[in-house]
Amino acid sequence: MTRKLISLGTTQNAVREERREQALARPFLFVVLHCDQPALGGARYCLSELDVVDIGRGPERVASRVREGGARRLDLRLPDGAISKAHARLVRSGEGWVFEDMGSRNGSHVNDKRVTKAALRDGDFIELGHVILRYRAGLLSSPAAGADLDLPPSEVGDLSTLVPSLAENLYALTRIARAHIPVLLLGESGTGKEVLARNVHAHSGRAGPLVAVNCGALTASLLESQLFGHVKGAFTGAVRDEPGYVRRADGGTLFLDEVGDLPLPAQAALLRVLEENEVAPVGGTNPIKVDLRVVAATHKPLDKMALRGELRVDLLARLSGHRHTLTPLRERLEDMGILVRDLLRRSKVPGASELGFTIQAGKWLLSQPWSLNIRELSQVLGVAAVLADGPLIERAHLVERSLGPLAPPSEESVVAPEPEEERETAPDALRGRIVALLEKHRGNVSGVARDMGKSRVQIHRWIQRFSIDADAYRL
Ligand SMILES: Nc1ncnc2c1ncn2[C@@H]1O[C@H](COP(=O)(O)OP(=O)(O)OP(=O)(O)O)[C@@H](O)[C@H]1O
Repeated sequence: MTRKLISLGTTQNAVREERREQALARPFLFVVLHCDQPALGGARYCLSELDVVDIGRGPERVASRVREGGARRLDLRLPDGAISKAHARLVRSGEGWVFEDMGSRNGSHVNDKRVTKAALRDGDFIELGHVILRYRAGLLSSPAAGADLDLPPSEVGDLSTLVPSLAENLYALTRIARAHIPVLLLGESGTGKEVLARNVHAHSGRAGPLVAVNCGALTASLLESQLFGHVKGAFTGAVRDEPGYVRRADGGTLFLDEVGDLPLPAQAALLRVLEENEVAPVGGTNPIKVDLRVVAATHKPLDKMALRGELRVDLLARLSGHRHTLTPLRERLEDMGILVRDLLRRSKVPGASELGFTIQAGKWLLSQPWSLNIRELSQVLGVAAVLADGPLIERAHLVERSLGPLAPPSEESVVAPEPEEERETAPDALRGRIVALLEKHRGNVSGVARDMGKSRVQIHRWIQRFSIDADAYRL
């Protein structure tokens, strides 16, 4: 991680320099996905200091900037047998860019349409051979963080991104990680908040462990004992001393996952610990000092919850030392290639890391709403890796999983609004009922829907809202 960020030119001094400069919107060309060789990762090229980009076949992905007769040219070579030696060209035209096919053998497509020439618009996907590129007309970045970047497989990790503004935010987070400042991670379900929390801990240099607390699972009756521990004999069943989450995280990081689900009594108890840095185990006589670093995460709108009185304002203030918002996958499609590469590499399916995609499968990946974000992508790829019966994942192997809000409405997704009684059911009770039925039906959503007399879409909606991992109940 550090190595990659340093390669962006962000040393301490450079960062100070950058801050002084105004972040500007700059045009970029991204190599998003080598469909048949996703292991090649991706790359980005800043177009702001260029007049022409020539794209053609080469033995490996290499970009060189040259100046010819006053024109500033980027020569981009891509290792793909279906790309011609001189395949296509991007030419600056006023503030914008125009795409031209150079008489290539296999032709070029922009947004799925075969073209010989096309004025590019922000977000256009360009398909050359098996490679999908993307043009972005203006992404905010400081000059150093927006420099060209090639992310080969060896450099791809949890925190890798080709999007300049995301890289800058992540770099800020890794520096914050080393300080004692509490970190609040916000973002939709499945965007990688827990992954990031673990990275914050890893970068913190703190010797103690990371202890994760699922705040939604804290039970009112056992709250104090779960958080602060108890001494032997404190209550029936307390057969030995237990340190509790907070003391276990002493010297390390306390990760409060789903902090938006923290019951009010737990909020008060936790606030005391954060203010006083000591805990009193149940049944104990003396408070015990703790050295904590707190990282909290949620997909819920904490500020609104605080306004509604569902979250203590003083606790929110304590947790919000540094806020980092994770970007939904649909807003960082430029990273599809590096994410896919990373997820296939980590997959437990034998041979998954060697798999590629047909161009149709690659285009499908880039056309989905991904409302459940990287988690959904990971699940889709996991199934596809099993179904693939050759070196390439085909479109038919990619099975849509979520019924996300951005998905085109299907007959089943047109559901009636929640009836009044449903909205008034205590969320905890509703969540508990769904979890119990998922257990009963071993993760089968249709079974849950039948028992509750609801549509499957409604159950999926609740599963999403309550961040229930339905897969965990499947056998
Ligand atoms: N940058 C990444 N690269 C590869 N895999 C990732 C990345 N970020 C997240 N994942 C994977 O996506 C899945 C979801 O990640 P994670 O649990 O961290 O999300 P989350 O935002 O905490 O979700 P929730 O809000 O539902 O708890 C996990 O399987 C994780 O391994």
